[in-house]
Amino acid sequence: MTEQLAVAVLGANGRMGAEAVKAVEAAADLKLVAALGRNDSLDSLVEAGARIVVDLTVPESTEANVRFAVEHGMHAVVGTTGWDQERLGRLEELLAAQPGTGVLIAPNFALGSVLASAFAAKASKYFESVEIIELHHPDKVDAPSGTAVRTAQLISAERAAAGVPAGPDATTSEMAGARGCDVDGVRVHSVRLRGLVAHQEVLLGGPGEQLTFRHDSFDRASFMPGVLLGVRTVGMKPGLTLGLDDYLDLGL
Ligand SMILES: NC(=O)C1=CN([C@@H]2O[C@H](COP(=O)(O)OP(=O)(O)OC[C@H]3O[C@@H](n4cnc5c(N)ncnc54)[C@H](OP(=O)(O)O)[C@@H]3O)[C@@H](O)[C@H]2O)C=CC1
Ligand SMILES: O=C(O)C1=N[C@H](C(=O)O)C[C@H](O)C1
Repeated sequence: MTEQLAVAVLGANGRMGAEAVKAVEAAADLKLVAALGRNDSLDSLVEAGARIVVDLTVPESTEANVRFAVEHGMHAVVGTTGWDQERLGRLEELLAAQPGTGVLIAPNFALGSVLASAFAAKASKYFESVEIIELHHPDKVDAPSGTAVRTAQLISAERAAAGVPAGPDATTSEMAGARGCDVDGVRVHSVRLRGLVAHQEVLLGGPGEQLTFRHDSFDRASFMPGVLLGVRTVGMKPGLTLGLDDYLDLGL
């Protein structure tokens, strides 16, 4: 039997972290060597011999966690939100000094979500209007969701490359927030509702028609195949990878 990959989970007591701990424990090719919560020292990652660190914590702590992992030669698979351009820039600098080390930052590990965002981005250049509605459980601390931000960025890049102008919008009088927030020129609306897990709709509108890409995560089990794919692949992809798209054969 080939050697098991030594994996650590950060945020192990959280909603996602607890699910990831179970998924790693159930995988024959992986060995869970550490499961850390907020008050545990990162030094135990070194003591445990972790090769891959899975970060499912909070936006305030994720950068320091990943920095520690990379500085100690560990690869990182990151699901935590909050990675703005400034943080990504600092991480790229760090990775340049650590050749061979890989970091995957995946705003969404659900394969259906990755596909829906990629397909919506591709289709968006054929429509005048595009807006995103993301819907989540009310315990979520950040808005808009990382997935919505990433989807808006993909859409914006695709439309810019095709020379598509901004969508029509005659609004001249607005109660604050009524039109959502603007992410790279795409309006994003955030719903927080008890009973939901993680859901997103991309609405594309043209004269007389609408195309909707909707994805629903009904259970956090939906994220685990992507987490495991990340864990198994990140060591073979040095540098920074943004989004699980690069680990899939989307053919787009
Ligand atoms: N990429 C994806 O597919 C997905 C990403 N997410 C993202 O993952 C993150 C976690 O989500 P979720 O599990 O719902 O959130 P939770 O609040 O349930 O879990 C976060 C956990 O991180 C712990 N924590 C905080 N700081 C640290 C630290 N420094 N070291 C270790 N653990 C720490 C918290 O501890 P304590 O309880 O003590 O505060 C908590 O248990 C969010 O950013 C969310 O948006 C969520 C779902 C899917
Ligand atoms: O907090 C969550 O729950 C989720 N967070 C991620 C995000 O912000 O996009 C991924 C998924 O939507 C669930």
